[in-house]
Amino acid sequence: MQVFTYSDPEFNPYDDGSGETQKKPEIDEGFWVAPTVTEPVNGVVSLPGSKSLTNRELVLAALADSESLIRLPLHSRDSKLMIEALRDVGAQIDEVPNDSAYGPDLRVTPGAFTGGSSIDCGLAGTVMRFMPPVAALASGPVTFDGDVNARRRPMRTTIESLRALGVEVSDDGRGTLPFSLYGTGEIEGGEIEIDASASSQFVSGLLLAAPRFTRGLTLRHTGETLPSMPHIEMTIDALAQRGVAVESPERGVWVVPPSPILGRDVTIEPDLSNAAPFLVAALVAGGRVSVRNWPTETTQVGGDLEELLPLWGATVTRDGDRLTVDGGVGLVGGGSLPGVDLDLSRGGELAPALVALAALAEGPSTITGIGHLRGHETDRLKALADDINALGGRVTELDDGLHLQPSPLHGGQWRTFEDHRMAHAAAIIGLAVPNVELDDVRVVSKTLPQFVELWDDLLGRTVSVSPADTSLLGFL
Ligand SMILES: O=C(O)C1=C[C@@H](OP(=O)(O)O)[C@@H](O)[C@H](O)C1
Ligand SMILES: C=C(OP(=O)(O)O)C(=O)O
Repeated sequence: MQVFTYSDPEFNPYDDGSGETQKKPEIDEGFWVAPTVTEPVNGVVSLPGSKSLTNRELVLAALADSESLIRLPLHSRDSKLMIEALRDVGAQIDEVPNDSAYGPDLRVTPGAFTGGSSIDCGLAGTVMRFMPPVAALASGPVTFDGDVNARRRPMRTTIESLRALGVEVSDDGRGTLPFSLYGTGEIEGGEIEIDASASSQFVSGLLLAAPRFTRGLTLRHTGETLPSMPHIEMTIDALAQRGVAVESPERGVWVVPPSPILGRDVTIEPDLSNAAPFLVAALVAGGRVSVRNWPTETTQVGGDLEELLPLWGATVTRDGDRLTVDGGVGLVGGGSLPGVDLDLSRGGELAPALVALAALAEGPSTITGIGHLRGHETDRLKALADDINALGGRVTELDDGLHLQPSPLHGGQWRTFEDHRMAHAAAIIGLAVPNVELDDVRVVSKTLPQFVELWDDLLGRTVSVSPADTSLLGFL
């Protein structure tokens, strides 16, 4: 079988920077057969920090007027790329020891932004869309590039919005990475229009840097659709916590005043989108799965899982800081999953895990509002349809989503296409379908390097967490 190698050979997903060696799952060149279960699962999972919150706080801390401490940040490929990018333009970022099993806190000391650097975006949408407006504030040129798959992700709106703000950008006209920009040390700002229908990150990237524009920014979205609204609300909330009051006088318009961005001591919530495969496991295997430190209120779209999973029959409860999904007997225990009709435009990030669930359902499902997933880590609509169909599924691509007809699945090869959430989807299907073979599970290092260990522990396959690390996982 063909093995896709991880695109950044320097990056070790099992080195969280804490200096402590973490246990490495038995993965040979990334090949992994997703474990199948015969018994219900019963587990409590502690997840590392949110990618979206970590990378927003890193950017805002670098733009702030004083030092920030970011507690319990995510340590993964995407956050590492953001840290390196911010260091490249002049921020100082130091590790501060803590007692987390998932790596140190981060102290960010803002510095004068200088150019002359070249930023590796990897495959991180947050780096490729948040960093250019930041780098445009530097005095000097900055170039941007990334993985092979990153060079097909939409970037035209970032490039054109910077030009509209008076920043010189040179590119090859394809509207993708690579490109270079030439900052003069300041951006005047004012009013611009953009089409953010391909990604909410175009809006977030501009809003994050806009308080530092001389006149602030009035941003108007002109496209017909706008995906991932909760991620824009997360950006506005993160700015508010740092003293910047963004107003939205009408839907699709945001006004950011010129304003200092305050330094802050902030604790990052666990990544609730990465909670999806673990919580979904209760519906497939049966049993109960809890996630620790679930926030009472959140801007993360993973918070929607509380309302979404009952559509498949789950009972979701909160007990203190835990959110628990009870899947009853589960599919494996003789139950069944209903088909659903779902508009997921708010939470495209949740789509791969929920499509995996829909692929196991006894009724047809239609999941829409996710056409922009074609510009994610891979064309996720095609990847999900192709992979599920290769296992015997009957998935049809729609313009803005997927239609799934019920069909018995069998084992076979599953290509991950460098996409962490394709690995999560395969793991979910593999719970009920023996011999789902992933070409490269190491793609999980993008946002959750410990995925395989946590998955194995939840299923009771291995006890790979040492007694000192009991914060990682406990059984009910
Ligand atoms: O701003 C963010 O942190 C994100 C926004 C969303 O992007 P899109 O709007 O491109 O889907 C989401 O899918 C991505 O995983 C993270
Ligand atoms: C789309 C995603 O990531 P990115 O931040 O690279 O856009 C994702 O994590 O599902």
